[in-house]
Amino acid sequence: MKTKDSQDVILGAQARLWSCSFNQMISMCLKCAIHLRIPDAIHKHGGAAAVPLTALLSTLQIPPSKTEPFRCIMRILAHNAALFNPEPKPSPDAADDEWYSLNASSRLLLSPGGGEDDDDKAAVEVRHTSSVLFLFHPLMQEPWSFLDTWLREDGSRTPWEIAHGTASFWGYLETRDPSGELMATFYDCMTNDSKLVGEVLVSRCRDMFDGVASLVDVGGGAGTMAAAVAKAFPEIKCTVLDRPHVVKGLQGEGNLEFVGGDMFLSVPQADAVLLKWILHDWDEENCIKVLKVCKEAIASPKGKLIIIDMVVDEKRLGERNFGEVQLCFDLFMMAMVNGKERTEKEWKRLFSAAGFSNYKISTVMGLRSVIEVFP
Ligand SMILES: C[S@@+](CC[C@H](N)C(=O)[O-])C[C@H]1O[C@@H](n2cnc3c(N)ncnc32)[C@H](O)[C@@H]1O
Ligand SMILES: O=c1cc(-c2ccc(O)cc2)oc2c(O)c(O)ccc12
Repeated sequence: MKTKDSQDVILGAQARLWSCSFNQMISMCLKCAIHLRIPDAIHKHGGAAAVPLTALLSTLQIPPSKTEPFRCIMRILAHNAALFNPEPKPSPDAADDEWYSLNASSRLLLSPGGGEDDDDKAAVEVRHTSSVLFLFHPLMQEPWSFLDTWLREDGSRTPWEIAHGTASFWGYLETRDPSGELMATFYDCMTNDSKLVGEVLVSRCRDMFDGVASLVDVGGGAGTMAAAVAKAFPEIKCTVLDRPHVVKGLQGEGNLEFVGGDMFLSVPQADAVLLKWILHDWDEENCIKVLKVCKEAIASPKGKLIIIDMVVDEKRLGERNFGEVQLCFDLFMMAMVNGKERTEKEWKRLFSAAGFSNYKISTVMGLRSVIEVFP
């Protein structure tokens, strides 16, 4: 017979395993909330104020037979996913016991034009719905069934390649996505993210652009980052370099232009070279190749690279919404594109191998950092 203490340890351990196994259920509740547009329903009824469960049932036209499952999903979304705030009843005689309001995360899931920036019309509208849904795309989900196959196999094939045949993620977007559906969804994610990151960069990092007359955004996709810089600094000539099939049909205007090419071969000359979410796609050897090409492109001795990527903080690995997410991004990059997230020590090694002399990390971007790297 086990002691009471060791029974408690085992019961706790069993609960932990259930908690881990149920994580997927929490993300499915998130997907359901997006499909049902629960954030819009809360916003429509309450704005910033709390809304009773019965109002949501009626707005969302949930049949009475599904009241209990809906209540259960709302509780999971509020308590496990921290997506809605559970609120106290506004008065003791209110008919409903359960009230919910939006929080900063669920506001990112409002439909375009709804809510968030009601009181600040000048603010960039940031939405995250399509970025969440992209991760639930069946093509993005399949690789996760192959983690054990991946680990047993010698070589560099990614779970993405195991799941979808030989084409890399980038090759798939270029040649095996005939409708362009995956590519459009992917660039929608990148655009959503760059709206927020672009605003942060030009407002919090203004001094990084002192003395910069030209900038090239390498792997700049649809040009959202470069457009933010071009708008904030009309005197800076901004160029977006990406693969020809990505920039095909994209038209620059004013101080913004698009160029098709290959960053492994050549990058247009500029005072500043921006690399947002590029180097985490590649292994050391490829990163050093890109960094060397970028170094050649820096036109002036006072020029620099501006890298926006994660700097994994080993001391914060267990921290909810920080280290925990950085670890997941690390695995995500390995699984999809054979990339990785790097610690400061790993970044330093890359910069030195590519011939750069110095760097400065600014932690002004949440999970990501802005790293200035000097020739
Ligand atoms: C993760 S996305 C980042 C896009 C953009 N920088 C952002 O953060 O929104 C990586 C980008 O690198 C581009 N890319 C991949 N290989 C490239 C190459 N050889 N030359 C130029 N761009 C490339 C992809 O097409 C894609 O747009
Ligand atoms: O395949 C991806 C997906 C993402 C991604 C999706 C949704 C988000 O909310 C954030 C990021 O990011 C990627 C990325 O940065 C990359 O370099 C390659 C692939 C992907």
